[in-house]
Amino acid sequence: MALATSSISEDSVQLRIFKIIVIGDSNVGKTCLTFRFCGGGFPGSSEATIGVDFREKTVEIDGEKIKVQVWDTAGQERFRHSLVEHYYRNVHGVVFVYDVTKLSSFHNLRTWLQECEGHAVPALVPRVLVGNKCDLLEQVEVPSGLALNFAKAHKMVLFETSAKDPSQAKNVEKIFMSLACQLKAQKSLPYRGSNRPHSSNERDVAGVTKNICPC
Ligand SMILES: Nc1nc2c(ncn2[C@@H]2O[C@H](COP(=O)(O)OP(=O)(O)OP(=O)(O)O)[C@@H](O)[C@H]2O)c(=O)[nH]1
Ligand SMILES: [Mg+2]
Repeated sequence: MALATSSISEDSVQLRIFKIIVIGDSNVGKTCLTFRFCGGGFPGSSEATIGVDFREKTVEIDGEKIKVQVWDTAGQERFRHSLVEHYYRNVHGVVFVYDVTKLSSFHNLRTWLQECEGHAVPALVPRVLVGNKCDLLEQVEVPSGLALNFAKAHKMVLFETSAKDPSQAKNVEKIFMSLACQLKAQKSLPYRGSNRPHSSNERDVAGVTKNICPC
């Protein structure tokens, strides 16, 4: 997997950048989820995204600072322009989002999966499935069991959460941190810098990393 990690200096330390894209139907809450993760808040009003918005957050995993770069893409076909190619280039992780109160957004996940496969995203690139707007309890249309089966069939972890409910902020954080931890654990990401920080990852005899990530 060609994981070209670009690096960026932050107080003269080169940080690895993990590029994570967020895709799904319009109005499922992609922008609000990325806002909650990167900024900690819920935007009062959010317009439909045009093209793609970038947000970044530096996180620390096992003593290494990593810059998580979130590409918040447009769900509306007319706002996607020809950028789609760009979203998927050198992507390190994919977050598929649906709205638990809108069954069609769940059924459309197939289309988003096809688009992702169509851009030759390597199978090794970790993916997660997010059911958003769980705060709207009376309006849920997508049963957890259905979502769990779908997630299992596509080797994804399912997160059912709410970008709006502040008590769910930790859960939203876990979505992106679980991807970042998987990426860090993948040996294929070249480590920059000679003094590799102490990693709490153990290697068993086969060299497979047992990731004991703090996530
Ligand atoms: N109740 C509730 N509303 C939410 C939640 N997340 C987002 N919303 C609302 O859903 C609407 C759409 O949210 P966005 O984040 O703009 O949706 P999007 O997926 O980015 O849409 P596009 O940019 O068009 O692709 C807004 O009115 C948000 O306030 C949530 O967790 N709960
Ligand atoms: Mg948006």
